[in-house]
Amino acid sequence: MDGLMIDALSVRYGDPRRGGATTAVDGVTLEVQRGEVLALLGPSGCGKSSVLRAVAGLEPLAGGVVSWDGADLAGVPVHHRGFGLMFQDGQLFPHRDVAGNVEFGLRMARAPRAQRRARVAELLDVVGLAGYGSRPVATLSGGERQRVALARALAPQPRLLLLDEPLSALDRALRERLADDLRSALTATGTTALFVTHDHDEAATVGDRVAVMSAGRLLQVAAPAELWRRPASREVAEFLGYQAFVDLDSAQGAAIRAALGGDVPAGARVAALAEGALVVVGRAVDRAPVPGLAGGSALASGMVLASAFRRGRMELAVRVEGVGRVTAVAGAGAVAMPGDEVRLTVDPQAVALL
Ligand SMILES: Nc1ncnc2c1ncn2[C@@H]1O[C@H](COP(=O)(O)OP(=O)(O)OP(=O)(O)O)[C@@H](O)[C@H]1O
Repeated sequence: MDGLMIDALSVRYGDPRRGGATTAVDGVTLEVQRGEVLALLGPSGCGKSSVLRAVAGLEPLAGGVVSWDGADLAGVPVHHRGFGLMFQDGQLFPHRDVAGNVEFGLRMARAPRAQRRARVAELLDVVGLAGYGSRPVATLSGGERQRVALARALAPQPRLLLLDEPLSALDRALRERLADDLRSALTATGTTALFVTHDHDEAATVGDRVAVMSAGRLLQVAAPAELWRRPASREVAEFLGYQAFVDLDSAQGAAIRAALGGDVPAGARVAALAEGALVVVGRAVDRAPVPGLAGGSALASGMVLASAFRRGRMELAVRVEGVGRVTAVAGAGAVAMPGDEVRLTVDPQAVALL
């Protein structure tokens, strides 16, 4: 097998003889093919960093095997694994300029000066900082610092790059842009990477596949589109942000079945609704037909609790009988105020079946 293989990995902290052992990672099996970017996604404390640290050689294994290209890494020290590391706080060398930071690993490897220069220029270009080489790092913004940290981690061409929440210290808009840029930098350099994050959007943006972890265990590994379309369990769906779950045998479930048409696989019992899966088509008192729906009838009705304008669209918190409180979006031309009884239809694209 080419690349990284993590087989039945367990990591424990504390001394069991003193009665205080925590199992942080419990039998995780995972592979990262050469050239692949795998995002490891899960809530805080689920053991993501422990997996990463065990792969890096920073944490002893309580069980299992970590191997590269089929060779067991047990006994191979951190600095002989050929892996790069990047953390939330890029930890740049404050007394070196940007180029001095980026070329650090190449200096350690005694690469000749001309080669170092060329590689630094190439990587600054990859991370969108062409021409920044002589800037003192103290003058950089938080986002620029993380770009430099990324260039520095990529410079020695690590056979595997381990990234632990590299964007989580940045504000939201910057994080979204940097997630795109991180993905481009990793693919442009053909870097094999294991990327740890608690943010599902970030995982889907950066990873070729996403591995979902909870309480030390692996729940599902799939490409982003597949993961969102077919979450393996309610737990995975909840973590991906699905906010309401409807029994397909209930009255509301029957309406959802109808909206999905023939796309309901045998055995599906529950519909998971993403934010915006329910679309407000009008107030209950205005009995206008619903555009695009056979017969023009709405699927459900609910009471608007609150409304807010987010990301360019009107979002309404609606309480729906048998479903609960959901975030619905206002369909074209629909106007609704808190307290209004509204009619709703389903956006099949935002429904997953469990
Ligand atoms: N050095 C340690 N000593 C004792 N317990 C630890 C240690 N490091 C981590 N843990 C515990 O192991 C569990 C997993 O921690 P880990 O840092 O791997 O999770 P995580 O998913 O990366 O979380 P976060 O996103 O908050 O960093 C947690 O319960 C944590 O408290």
